[in-house]
Amino acid sequence: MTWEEQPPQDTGRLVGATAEGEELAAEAALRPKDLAEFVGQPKVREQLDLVLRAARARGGTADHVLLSGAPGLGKTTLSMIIAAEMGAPIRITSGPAIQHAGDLAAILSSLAEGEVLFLDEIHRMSRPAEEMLYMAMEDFRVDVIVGKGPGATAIPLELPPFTLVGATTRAGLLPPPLRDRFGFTGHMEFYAPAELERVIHRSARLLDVTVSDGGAAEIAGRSRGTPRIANRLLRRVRDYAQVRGDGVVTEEAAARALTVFEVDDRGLDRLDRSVLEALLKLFGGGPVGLSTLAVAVGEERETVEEVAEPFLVREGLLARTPRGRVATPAAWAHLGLTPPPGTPAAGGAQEGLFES
Ligand SMILES: Nc1ncnc2c1ncn2[C@@H]1O[C@H](COP(=O)(O)OP(=O)(O)OP(=O)(O)O)[C@@H](O)[C@H]1O
Repeated sequence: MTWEEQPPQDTGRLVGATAEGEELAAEAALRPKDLAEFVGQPKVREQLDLVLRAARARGGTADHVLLSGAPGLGKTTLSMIIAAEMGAPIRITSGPAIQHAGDLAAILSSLAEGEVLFLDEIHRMSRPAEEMLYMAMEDFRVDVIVGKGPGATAIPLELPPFTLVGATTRAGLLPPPLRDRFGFTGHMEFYAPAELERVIHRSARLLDVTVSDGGAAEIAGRSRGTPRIANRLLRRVRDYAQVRGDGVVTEEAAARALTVFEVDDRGLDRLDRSVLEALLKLFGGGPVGLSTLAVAVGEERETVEEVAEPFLVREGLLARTPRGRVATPAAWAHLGLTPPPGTPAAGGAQEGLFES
């Protein structure tokens, strides 16, 4: 994907993985400040700890770091931790904000020595900027082009050593020359429920909310493996407990609150459930084409495909097959329905459909 193409947004959903506007301010208050406070991701944490300790011992700047993983898993937070651990300032920007090489040159030339430059959505940077970045990362130098046409000249500009932290949801989309210039790549995984419970307990302390272990587990189970969603659900459950209870987030309060907000016990919201319900109730579990399914739920094709389906596929509730979308046996079980005899989910006629 290039910087011109906008992916369909999932903002506005309680279980959406992206955040914007006021929520970002609420998130800032909950960010862990150092590696020790950062929950989960044991591999990335250990590897980064080594990279940063070694850089500190050498008295130099840390190697460039690439962080890949789904939105809301803590890439921005980790970049801030890298800066804090190195005792360096941080500058935050994103691929789509850098449309021209000149935009990047302006940022790079104003960096302080050792500064961390966080480039979110690095896969959406423009081509000319990307090429400028290659040289900046490798030689700490950029060529600034002055003038146009045959009279244009390249003026070399020395840069102070800096650490680039690039974040991407899709490491596979990065051109190999860019990927190869990172000294370290950390792959962020979805969080296990027990890790999310720790995130929730930590956030609850910071928000001054009392949460029982059962309450944390109830929220964690509905948070789709994502700390951002866990924190957002915690805030809504806190509201419920405050208005309809005694302010304490118990298991029961969390379950009731999230039923009110239409997030089910597996983290599916209204959109996810309507896609599944249409697939099961209108099309007998499929196979059905994406366009037909989208019309049936009154959504755009892209919304169904890119906003609802990834989580349903990840959860093993829906499969994309060459013949169309198919509900798995787990989808029938989740909605409390029985697959009609002879359907793929009942192990019938079209066996083998899930293997494609
Ligand atoms: N490991 C963690 N421990 C505690 N809180 C976390 C952790 N990871 C993320 N969070 C919290 O989740 C929220 C979102 O994290 P962050 O902004 O770092 O995600 P991101 O991966 O950069 O998302 P995006 O790709 O949308 O920029 C923040 O409030 C942050 O404090």
